[in-house]
Amino acid sequence: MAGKPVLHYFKARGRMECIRWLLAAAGVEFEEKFIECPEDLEKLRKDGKLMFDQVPMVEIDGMTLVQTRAILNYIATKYDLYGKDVKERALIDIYTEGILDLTEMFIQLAKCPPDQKEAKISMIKDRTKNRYLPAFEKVLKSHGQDLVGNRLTRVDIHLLELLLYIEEFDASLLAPFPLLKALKSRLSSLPSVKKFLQPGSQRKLPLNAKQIEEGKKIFNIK
Ligand SMILES: N[C@@H](CCC(=O)N[C@@H](CS)C(=O)NCC(=O)O)C(=O)O
Repeated sequence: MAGKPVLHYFKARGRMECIRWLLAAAGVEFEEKFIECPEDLEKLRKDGKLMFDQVPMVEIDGMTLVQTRAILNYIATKYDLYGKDVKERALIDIYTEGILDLTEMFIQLAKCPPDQKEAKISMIKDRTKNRYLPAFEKVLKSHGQDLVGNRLTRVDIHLLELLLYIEEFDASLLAPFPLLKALKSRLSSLPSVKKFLQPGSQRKLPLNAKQIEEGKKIFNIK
């Protein structure tokens, strides 16, 4: 029997967190090997495991996977969270890309120089309130409780993760979106998700400036 997937990343959310979320929601146990110093990174490089010299990297089913989207696609396909046909998959891809675009803005906020922070925060609030959340509320209004098809898919999980980040950032942003709030409560009570939401799970704290500085030092990025 194949062992647990092994996730290689910093001890931080960053680009690995959506992968942790998807595995956890699918009920898959995983191990983590944190890159905590340049030597940890060097070892992975020497073993030829970082194709583009970047992480996230996941060892799963005898393969070494890199590129966040490729890793998510593999996990979603393997655990049947990627829709029932090519049309559902197209919708899932569209919604996923929108979610990843907004998630990336939160990642970039943590990297933002202090003098640009205020402008970035106001841009994120504007995009959240006026672009992304209305779009997903509209999907739920016209479609029903799951975003695509009539069962759970990866995109429900990606959206839940994003809604929790938004709530952490400014809970008032969620107020005008009752269907999204209902989705958040419903998914949060799924047993696998509930377990991941508990303190002490492999879920990570928000990315902060210190973690980014440490990551840059490890990669020797100026
Ligand atoms: N397109 C890649 C981007 C990965 C990426 O930029 N990873 C960062 C850490 S979050 C990294 O490894 N940076 C070091 C570098 O690019 O040299 C993905 O989605 O996985």
